[in-house]
Amino acid sequence: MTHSYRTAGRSLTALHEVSIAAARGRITALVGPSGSGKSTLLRMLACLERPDEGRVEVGGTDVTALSARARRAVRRRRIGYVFQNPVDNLLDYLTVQEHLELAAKMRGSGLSLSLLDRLGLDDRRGHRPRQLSGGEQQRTALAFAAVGDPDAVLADEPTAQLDRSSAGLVAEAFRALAEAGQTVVVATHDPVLAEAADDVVELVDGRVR
Ligand SMILES: Nc1ncnc2c1ncn2[C@@H]1O[C@H](COP(=O)(O)OP(=O)(O)OP(=O)(O)O)[C@@H](O)[C@H]1O
Repeated sequence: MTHSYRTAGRSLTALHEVSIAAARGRITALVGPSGSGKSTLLRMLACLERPDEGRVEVGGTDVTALSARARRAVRRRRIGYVFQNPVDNLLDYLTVQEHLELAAKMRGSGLSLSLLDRLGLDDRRGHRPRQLSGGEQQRTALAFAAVGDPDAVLADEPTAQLDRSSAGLVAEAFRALAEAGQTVVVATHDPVLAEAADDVVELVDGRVR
């Protein structure tokens, strides 16, 4: 896909004919210098934006050909997205378990709490975000993104606000999701996450190196 941003009458090509495939059961890391296009690519994959040219397929469906409304439905039901800042991912007034219940309802799926065990959050299910550490919040965000078996879990710099040991736990959490069959794509500067990935895609100036 190719995508440009137009600001103040100038055009900047953020992605040049980028082609990637992220497979089920694997962690794909998007790495590269600041401004290389990682977040732009992730937002395209998450159906948050539509590329100027090219297409994005989610589980075999060409989502770029869908109406805005149908694309929103794909995003809600089939994509889990994790923002960089742990608090941006969670609602203050919901407990960990209530987050999972909400996500399952949104995706029209049954609720499985086994994810909490896999992510080391089983004894935190009654806690609200403010009662959790940053690492626990980010693992809750992963659970929120992954419950209901979406086609993919995408995360933009999910360990940027965390210390090394919390980042390690988040990397382990991604591994648990991949082992459970999820497609995981993560944009990151963090060597802990890049090392945990099965596939690494390096972007430089909006192109795959
Ligand atoms: N909404 C936007 N409007 C205009 N330009 C944008 C917009 N979003 C990104 N860009 C530009 O597109 C290019 C790619 O940005 P992007 O955020 O995808 O890079 P990145 O690799 O994720 O960077 P970082 O590691 O710093 O987060 C940059 O030059 C950026 O300034």
